[in-house]
Amino acid sequence: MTDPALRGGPGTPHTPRPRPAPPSPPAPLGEGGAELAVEGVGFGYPGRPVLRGVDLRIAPGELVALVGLNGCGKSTLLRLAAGLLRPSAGRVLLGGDDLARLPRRAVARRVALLHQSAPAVPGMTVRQLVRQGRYAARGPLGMLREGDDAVCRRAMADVGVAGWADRPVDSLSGGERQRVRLAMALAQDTRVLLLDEPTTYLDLRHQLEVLRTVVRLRAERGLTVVMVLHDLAHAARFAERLVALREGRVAADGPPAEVVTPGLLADVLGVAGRVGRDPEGGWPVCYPDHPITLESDNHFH
Ligand SMILES: Nc1ncnc2c1ncn2[C@@H]1O[C@H](COP(=O)(O)OP(=O)(O)OP(=O)(O)O)[C@@H](O)[C@H]1O
Repeated sequence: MTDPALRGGPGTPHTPRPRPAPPSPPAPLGEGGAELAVEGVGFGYPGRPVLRGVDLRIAPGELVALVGLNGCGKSTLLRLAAGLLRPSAGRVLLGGDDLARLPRRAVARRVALLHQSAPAVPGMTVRQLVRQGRYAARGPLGMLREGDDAVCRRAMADVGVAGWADRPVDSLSGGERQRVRLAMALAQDTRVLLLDEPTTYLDLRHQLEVLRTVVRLRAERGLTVVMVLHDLAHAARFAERLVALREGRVAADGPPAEVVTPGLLADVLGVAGRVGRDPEGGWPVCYPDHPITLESDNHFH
């Protein structure tokens, strides 16, 4: 039987509307109102070109899923958007401001990145780790300001980890730790949230909880969210826009209902399969069949 939470139809007790209407947009930002703009961005690690001519304009309050094969450049793109890497070509704009010209702390007050993985400092408690999310907001002496504790408590409550505040992070399971790291990103209290595989390590129930939390926070607080997801079913259901990368370029960009096609599965994700529609929610549902060889497989590493 299908889990009612997955069906998401009207009338089921645990099914908030899958894609709430976008919140009313905050004050216009930058050129064309984009909250985050990636313009002609190229980037490579030494001896390894990764991104080429990437253009993306993300409006305030948008919820975007970024998909693509392992190694196609998704995490690299998020790191560039968070100002942790500098593009070798093009530029990244945050609310119209070139990231290259903003001090690190100013960027961290405006954009938070949930990394794919980060080692826990031995003995550090959940509360201490989440407080690290406030580093950019701290005063000149590095002291937490009034209100910082409330922001941290709210972030922990948002992802249901408040009860573990005094537990050492290294005593938590992988999935529990993932939610704590999400709380740390939320504690930055930024308008833009970049989530690199936020559902990694989580069981299905917690995957749905986290994704619903993201949808809710975006609706309540007008957050702009870009999240890397490997689960195309979740990407198609929870995001209103799907961006697919192939070999460091944008291969598809649009509403899931338009973008998720057998062609996308084959050309971008290397899987032969069919695409249907959820009978109740209407979002695309994939039926992957078998992996296929891509042209790029010939020159894979
Ligand atoms: N620090 C680094 N130094 C050198 N090469 C790197 C570094 N980080 C990533 N790469 C390489 O850059 C390419 C893109 O990596 P990236 O992590 O952006 O991919 P991804 O799409 O996020 O992959 P995945 O789905 O596996 O997380 C890969 O070929 C990877 O091996």
